[in-house]
Amino acid sequence: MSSICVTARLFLRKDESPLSGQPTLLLVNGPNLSRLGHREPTIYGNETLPQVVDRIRQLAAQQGVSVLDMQSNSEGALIDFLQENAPMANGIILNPGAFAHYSYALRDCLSDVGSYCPIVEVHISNVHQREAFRHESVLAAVVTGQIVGLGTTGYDLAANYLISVIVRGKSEKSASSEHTNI
Ligand SMILES: O=C1C[C@@](O)(C(=O)O)C[C@@H](O)[C@@H]1O
Repeated sequence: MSSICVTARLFLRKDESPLSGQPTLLLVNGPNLSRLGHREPTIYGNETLPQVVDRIRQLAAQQGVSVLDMQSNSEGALIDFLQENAPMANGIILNPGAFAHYSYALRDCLSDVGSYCPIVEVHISNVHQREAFRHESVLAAVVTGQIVGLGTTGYDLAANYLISVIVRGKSEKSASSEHTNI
């Protein structure tokens, strides 16, 4: 039974997400981000996580891209979600919360699933202006890029970057098929 699932996954094309039939971005938030809008608003702002997720979903939908979101306070649940969904995703927006600063397990996971699609690490606050323990991200070396300190707009910027990669990939694919047809 399990070998049937593995085989099916190997043959899934990324632009044929089993969930939506559209290219898909994962929007993943780690510990305490469920409290966005309520937690330390002078640092993280007033926008709630559902508001951020709705905005990113609408932004992506305008380009024919769907968004699969999840938030967890648990390291294992984040890793399980990424392992499960990255193979059919076209990009990952990840705010790892405090796991950025010490989770080698999450780093190993990203190093693995980064072979499927680009990953943008987002931090709402400017971690470099804060306590010393926040200055390092152990994930930095295995993600595609980071957006730090631009508030919740960082999620929009990450989505726009990943969507531009998807759109460029599509136009390169159609240009090369036109070329083949000549
Ligand atoms: O939970 C968070 C949020 C954060 O990732 C941010 O978005 O600024 C920064 C982390 O240091 C902190 O632990």
